[in-house]
Order: sequence, then C-alpha cells, then structure tokens
Amino acid sequence: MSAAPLRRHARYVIEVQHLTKSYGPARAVDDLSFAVRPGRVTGFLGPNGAGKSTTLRLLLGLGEPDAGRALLFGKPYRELADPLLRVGGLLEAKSTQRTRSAYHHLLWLARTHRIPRSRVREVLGMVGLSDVAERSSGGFSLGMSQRLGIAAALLGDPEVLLLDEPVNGLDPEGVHWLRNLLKERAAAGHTVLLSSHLMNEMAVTADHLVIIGRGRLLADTSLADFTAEHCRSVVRIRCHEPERLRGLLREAGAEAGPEPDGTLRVTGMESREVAKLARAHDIGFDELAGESTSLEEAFLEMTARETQFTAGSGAGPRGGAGHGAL
Ligand SMILES: Nc1ncnc2c1ncn2[C@@H]1O[C@H](COP(=O)(O)OP(=O)(O)OP(=O)(O)O)[C@@H](O)[C@H]1O
Repeated sequence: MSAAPLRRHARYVIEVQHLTKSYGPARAVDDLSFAVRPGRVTGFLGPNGAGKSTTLRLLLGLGEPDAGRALLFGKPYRELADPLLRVGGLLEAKSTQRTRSAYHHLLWLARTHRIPRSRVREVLGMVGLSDVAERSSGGFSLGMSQRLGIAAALLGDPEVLLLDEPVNGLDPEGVHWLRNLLKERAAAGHTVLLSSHLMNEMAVTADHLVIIGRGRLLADTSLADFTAEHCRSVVRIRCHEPERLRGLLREAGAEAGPEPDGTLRVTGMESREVAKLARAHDIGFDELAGESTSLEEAFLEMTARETQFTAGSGAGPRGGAGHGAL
C-alpha cells in the first residue's frame, strides 16, 4: 500500500532542544539539539553508545530528560491525542508479549487505539508476516520480531516514524523492502527518523543525516553536503622516483604518503593533475588509480574521538542492559 500524500507540511515535526540525560555518572545525551523535517528520510547516526536509543526513547515519552525537551508536533509525546495514529515507534524488537501471536499482539494494539481490525491483516501483509500471523511471537527470529515491530509502528498509519536500528536482523530482501517503504513514506510528506550505526546503510536510505557521538551533535547535514565535504578523492600512483614526486606534490599543496605496496597515496589532487605533474618532471609511472574515501571512512573519522567502545579499548557496553533496553 502506498502512503497517502499529506497536505500539511510543517517545517519541523520533531524537535530536540538542549536534551540532556544521564544514567548515574554517565551522560548518555548531552545538550543535544536538532530538528527533523517532513518529506525526507533522516538518518540518526552514531557509534555504539552515542545516545541514539536514549534520544528516541525520550522522544517517545519513555523516561524524563534531565534538561531540555523532546517534542513531536510541538508537544511532548505524552500530550499527543491518539499518539499511535500520529507517531509509529520501533525501539526494541523483542518487546512484544511473547506468548501472544503476532496477530493478537497487533489486534490488542489496534483495539486499544480504535484502529479497525482489518488494518491488522493489512500491516501483517505489508511486513511479510501473514503466514506466521498465528504463531506466538516468542519463537520469532530477530528479523521476524523486527518485522512485527515495524508492523506495530505502521498500524496507525502515522505521519511520523521513529525507528531504532530497524534493519537489525533483517535479511537483504527485508532491508530492501524497508528502505523502499521509508523512502515512499517520506516522498508522500511523512517524517521518517531512523537510527543506525552504519553509514553505508544510511547512504542508500537517508536524504539527511544527524550524526552524534557521546551524546553530542557532530553534524546535521544533507547526505549530499556530507559527501561533498568529507569524501576526498584519493589517487594511488606507482612511479619510478616516489620521493621526488612526493616533494613535488607537497609543493603543489597535495598530501602524499608511501603505502606498504610501494605506491604513493595522494590526497588533495585529482588523478589527471597528478599525472600531469609527474610527466612535467619526467617521472615515469606504471600505475595510476583514482578512488574516493568512502562515506563509512568519513563517518569513522568524524566519530573516532567520540566513540565510547572500540575494539581493544577494554571498555565494554553497559553491563546488564541489552541493546535498546528500557
Ligand atoms: N537504561 C540504562 N541504564 C544505564 N545506562 C544506560 C541506559 N541506557 C543507556 N545507557 C548508557 O547511555 C549511553 C548511550 O546509550 P544508547 O543506548 O542511547 O546509545 P546508542 O547510540 O543507541 O548505542 P547502540 O548503537 O549501541 O545501541 C551508553 O553509555 C549507555 O551505556
């Protein structure tokens, strides 16, 4: 089913203003401010422990901020009339009543929110769970639980979707389906905010990026601007006098460094210019290749200093509380 186009286009539907939240001495979200517009998919990106889930939970009225505000349609979630009809949230995939069937879980949600029973079968079909609708959700795989969570978020056909790591556990077909669904809803004027720690996934799904690290805002930018600003072109050249060429490149304002395979890695100059410089100084070369630093590399570089958990750091994720635990 395609999303019905919306007439009203408020400038910002989601507003996070100076939001701050600590758990004991640990500050999960630190004076964070950003706003999300309708009509595009906004990716909420950050490494593990950056504060994405905490922010989404506060937006969905689960927990109180220490300071600041998290608003939907200008109001805290709890003040919205018929919230399920306006905002669809996915926090933790395994949060359903495990003994209930997928159908009955959704039916219970529909009944408590005055949503017609027919919508239950409709969303089960949309997420591909029709065949297992009568099975108890306790036995669902992570991907199936994720699909059920997405079905619950879609149940009220809300204008806003807030999804925490929705592609977790989905198979490639599921990832593709979800990506198209989110793009379709955004194109119809809905507001879509989804979190991820994977830039590559966001690169093919999101139009806009809000990047956080250690609870603080690092970037609020369109994907196009992020790419233009951070993805530098890299040239690799295998030449006969690498040290001389390196000096010439530096004089010309480019950066060049030797690679273990004997090539020079050049940034700050396009491949055509590198070749021209080498030829102008009679430096012969056997190989020349141009590439670009990936978005993932740019994201890792940006968040490197703000990453709480890195391999070998000795720090582990929060003890006891699983991913997305409330
Ligand atoms: N219920 C909680 N009790 C204690 N600390 C918590 C709790 N929830 C989150 N934290 C801490 O807050 C910080 C931010 O966690 P959060 O889950 O919001 O990050 P995240 O960006 O969603 O990370 P991930 O991608 O790993 O899910 C982390 O240091 C985490 O340990």
